[in-house]
Amino acid sequence: MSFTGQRKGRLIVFEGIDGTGKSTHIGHLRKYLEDRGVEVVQSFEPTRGPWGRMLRDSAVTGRLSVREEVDLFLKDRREHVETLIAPALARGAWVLLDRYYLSMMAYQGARGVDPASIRAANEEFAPVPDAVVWLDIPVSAALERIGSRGERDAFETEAGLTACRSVFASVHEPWMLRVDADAGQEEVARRVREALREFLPENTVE
Ligand SMILES: Nc1ncnc2c1ncn2[C@@H]1O[C@H](COP(=O)(O)OP(=O)(O)O)[C@@H](O)[C@H]1O
Ligand SMILES: Cc1cn([C@H]2C[C@H](O)[C@@H](COP(=O)(O)OP(=O)(O)O)O2)c(=O)[nH]c1=O
Repeated sequence: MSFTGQRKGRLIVFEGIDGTGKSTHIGHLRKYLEDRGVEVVQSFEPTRGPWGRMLRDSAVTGRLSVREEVDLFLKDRREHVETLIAPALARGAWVLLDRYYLSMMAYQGARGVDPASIRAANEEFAPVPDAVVWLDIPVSAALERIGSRGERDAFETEAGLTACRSVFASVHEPWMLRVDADAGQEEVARRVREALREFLPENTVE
């Protein structure tokens, strides 16, 4: 998989259903890169901007209609691209995202919106990732981890997460890197670095 080259920075996205370890492993990769002198900008979606906050609130107060979710996630992502992602990439930073438009394909796709049309709408303004690390574990294992983390929210139903996982599995692109995340944290962190080997500073994967 050759790196595009036109871009000074790198856009690395972590995806997967809730509880698969995205936040955990973004942290491991960020430290790994910063220890090697790489400028890292870490962010997540939905953001803490006005649209993102409305979406986060709905996870607790009850989900919005799928049209409202599509509208708000697109607004949140446009603002995120304009104010954070594009400037950081132009500066040559590595942007590590905890979720991006692949989650929209999965979660709003699970509610009946065609994932291909979601992808097309996003790629009109959102840069295609250089790599997506898809952390994959069985839904049952994810639900166990979510359970140990606290209350499930409105996005975290077994049927919904199963449908989401199948959308992630349907994305066949060279930059879509499936990582079996059903192992200990250190082993999963190594698998993530192995999957990103072609991007990481030369010969630095232990
Ligand atoms: N490899 C792992 N094995 C067991 N538990 C893990 C692993 N990675 C993360 N966890 C735990 O699972 C829970 C969800 O991790 P988190 O990084 O918040 O997932 P996500 O951001 O994908 O929802 C947390 O309690 C975390 O400590
Ligand atoms: C980015 C994105 C997230 N989501 C969902 C997935 C999550 O269940 C929910 C909240 O994101 P999440 O990463 O779970 O936030 P937190 O870790 O703080 O709970 O938003 C969508 O439905 N569409 C999207 O485009």
